[in-house]
Amino acid sequence: MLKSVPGNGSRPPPDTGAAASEAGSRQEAGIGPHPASMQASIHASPADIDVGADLDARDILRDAMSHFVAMIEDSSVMAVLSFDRNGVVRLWNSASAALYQIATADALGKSMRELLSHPEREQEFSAVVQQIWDTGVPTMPAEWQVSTRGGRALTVYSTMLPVFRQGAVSQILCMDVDVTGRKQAEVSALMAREGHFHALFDSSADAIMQIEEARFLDVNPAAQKLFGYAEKPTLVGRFMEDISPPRQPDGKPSYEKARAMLRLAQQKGNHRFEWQYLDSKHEPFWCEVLITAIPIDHGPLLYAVVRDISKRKSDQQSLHLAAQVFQNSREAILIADRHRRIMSVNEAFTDITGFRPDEVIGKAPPMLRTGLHDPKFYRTIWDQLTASDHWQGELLGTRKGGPVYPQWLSITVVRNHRHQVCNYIAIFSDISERKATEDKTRHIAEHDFLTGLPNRLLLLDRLGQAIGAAERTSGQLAILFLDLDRFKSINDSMGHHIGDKLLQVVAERLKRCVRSVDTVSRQGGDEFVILLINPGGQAHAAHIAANVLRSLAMPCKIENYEIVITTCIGISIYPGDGKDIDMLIKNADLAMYHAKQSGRNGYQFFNDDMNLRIVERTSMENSLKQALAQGDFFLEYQPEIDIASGRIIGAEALLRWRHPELGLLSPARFIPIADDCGLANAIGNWVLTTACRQARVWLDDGMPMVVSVNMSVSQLRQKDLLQSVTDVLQQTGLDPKYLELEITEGILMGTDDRTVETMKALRKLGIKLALDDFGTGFSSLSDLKRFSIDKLKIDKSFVRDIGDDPDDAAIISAIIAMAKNMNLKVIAEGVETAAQLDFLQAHGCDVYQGYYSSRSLSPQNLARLRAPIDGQSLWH
Ligand SMILES: Nc1nc2c(ncn2[C@@H]2O[C@@H]3COP(=O)(O)O[C@H]4[C@@H](O)[C@H](n5cnc6c(=O)[nH]c(N)nc65)O[C@@H]4COP(=O)(O)O[C@H]3[C@H]2O)c(=O)[nH]1
Repeated sequence: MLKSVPGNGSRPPPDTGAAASEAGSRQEAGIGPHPASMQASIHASPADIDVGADLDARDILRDAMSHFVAMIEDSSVMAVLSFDRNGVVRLWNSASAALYQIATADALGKSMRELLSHPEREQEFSAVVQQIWDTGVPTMPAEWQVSTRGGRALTVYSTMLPVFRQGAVSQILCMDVDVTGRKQAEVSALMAREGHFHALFDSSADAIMQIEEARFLDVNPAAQKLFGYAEKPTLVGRFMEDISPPRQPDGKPSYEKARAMLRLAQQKGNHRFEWQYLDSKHEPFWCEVLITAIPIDHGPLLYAVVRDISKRKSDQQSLHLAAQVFQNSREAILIADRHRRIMSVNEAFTDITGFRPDEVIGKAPPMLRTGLHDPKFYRTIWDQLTASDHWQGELLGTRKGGPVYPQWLSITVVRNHRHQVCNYIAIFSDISERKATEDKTRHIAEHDFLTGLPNRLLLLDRLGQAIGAAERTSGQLAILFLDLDRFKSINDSMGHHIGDKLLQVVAERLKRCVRSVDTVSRQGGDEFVILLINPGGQAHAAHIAANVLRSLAMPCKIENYEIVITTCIGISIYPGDGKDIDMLIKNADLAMYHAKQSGRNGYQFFNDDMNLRIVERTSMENSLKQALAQGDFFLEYQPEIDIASGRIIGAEALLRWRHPELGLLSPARFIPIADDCGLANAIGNWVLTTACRQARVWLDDGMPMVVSVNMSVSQLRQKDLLQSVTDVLQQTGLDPKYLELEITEGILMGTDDRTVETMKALRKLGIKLALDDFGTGFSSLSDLKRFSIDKLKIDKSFVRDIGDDPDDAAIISAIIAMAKNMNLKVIAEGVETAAQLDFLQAHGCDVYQGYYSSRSLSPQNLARLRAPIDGQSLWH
């Protein structure tokens, strides 16, 4: 019997009354709500305590059960009794005996109906009891009128709980409190309070809705306002689901869910839950609802307090979103406390750094640990954070295990309402790939595609930096400007792929001539610039330049060609020759131009005279225009002698300019300028017309002679060359067979198909074509055929060295032999001695010209020279 359970801490006997004895089989028993829904309740019988592995847990449970049983027994206030499914009383404590004035011994084993009845509500009481048996769920505490076997009428406030055994309800436990004395007073008090309640109901800021049988019985003004209904009757009488969307956000139908919520409130006394309502405009909004069941008479009245939690919900949503962003961001996110210790990191952080959260939390952020950058750099970050609460930039980070990688980091300071720093949020991404792409792109943008050398852009950048450094350290720089000699001819004659390979060879050789601090760059075409850092004076720069010349002049084999390339170098020195990039490069270029003028394969330092010559060149451009208009040009003619007969068979027209200040000028000095400034065609036409007119005069005077006219680059490329030559012949009335056009080998190499066609057309007219300076370029036999050449003119540089250089002599004899084979005439120019002439004659050269026979002459002098000896050999 429970009654016999000893006090605190003492062990209960194995059989303690009916309820306990049933549990004595060491099976689980529970008192109160179903065990599954009330895990904190006592679910073990004292007998359970004898089994199980954990002794401490058993002791605790045993004590708890003992306390509970003792509490029931000792309770003088609360009558506690129980009965089984047959209605047989199993427990009847002393308070029950006192309340119902039936002794415990008398009550135990008797039928409940025998002892107590419920006037007028017996059926209801039976239904409640049955519900507990059926559901295992305790009922709401309720007041019952009770008549005892002895005829006493009482009002008790009774709570009925199921007692479980082996998961099934085995008894019902009733805890009854006598409220008979208080009943009347309470009713009066309740009535009094009713007025206050209504005042409260009406003035409450919270929406309150009174619910009876699932319908709104009454609603307060705050509820009307919340739902947006001006009239109370619009809400009253409606069900909860009437002002809700058909389904709640969890997908459950509002109707079913509303009923479940009401049921729960009734069962538990109150129930709090979140609900989505619709306002009068059918806009959904979130509320928190607290439904409280107030037992009044026969059935509970429910009060719902409804609070709009839309804001809280949207805040929650924002928080949820923020959490999603935090976790799913591809950028690493790190949150640190005000001491700069990591509080939280996301997955991307681990992905990027390799550190798991537990390895970094509580520590300093790995990317801000000093060591990879100068401490000053980190100080700047913190200084800026202090000043502006934000910093972003690129820096190096370390991955777990040490690898360093570049990252883009942005740090934001979070402050509280008192403006104190409370957190730091750092977001960063691994920019290794981006950097690699950037580096690649930058490399492409800054380097020459063909040779891989720095291009002009990078050179300018490096030069800018070098000037800055030299300025600070009073250092020196040297700029070497290179332009390959006759590169265009190689390119045109051997093909661009050979030209490209040659440029690559040149680039490699140039790199080998300098130190790693120096820069070799390709400016484009066949131009290269070398930047020497602190060259150690002019002498060293000259030494490098000489090395470059030597290195480039070494023959190189590309495919089947053995090529010797030379270059000209112009040198400017910082700071003497210029203090800025433009000036230094311009002056080196100018010096290079002068090096070219002085012959191939040489170098020149810049000097101020060069500038003077540039000034001269500019003024010459202006004078050339005037010269043409004022008739300051004239032609001289150098006779061309047939070697076999010694007769003058033709003359080369050579242009002369009597400059007002500079005197008589050679065409070599002004034709390139005329070509550059667009006057070459006008001058060329003048020469052609004058020479043809002269040839016609000679013809008319009985001295038929072929006149040779030099063609400049621009002239040859002139679109209407054929037309203008035809026009001139027409104007002057000269038979085309008396006209010969001289084209230098270098010019010819750069011609396109259109020019070739023009040349063929000219030849068809009867005009002869001679290839000037032959031997200096790279024309092949096929070129000669392609250009319809009649005559080769051996360059005077070969003729000059006939006696001294066996190579030149060999070249000349080879040229003559080749020309003969191809039925071409050969003329040698620059013949100054009898020996040279003898050599040429011995090797079968057809014609010659040179100081040995005559310098260039005026037309009258030439006529005078030719007339007396017409028909005779003069120079044999
Ligand atoms: N050392 C030496 N030199 C000799 C000897 N015989 C002749 N010369 C010079 O050699 C040059 C021969 O002309 P080029 O090779 O066609 O070379 C010419 C030609 O390419 C160009 N030129 C001359 N007249 C014209 C013209 O009307 N139009 C164009 N486009 N160019 C011209 O100017 C170049 C130079 O002409 P010039 O100064 O007149 O110089 C001429 C002539 O005076 C000799 O025995 N020894």
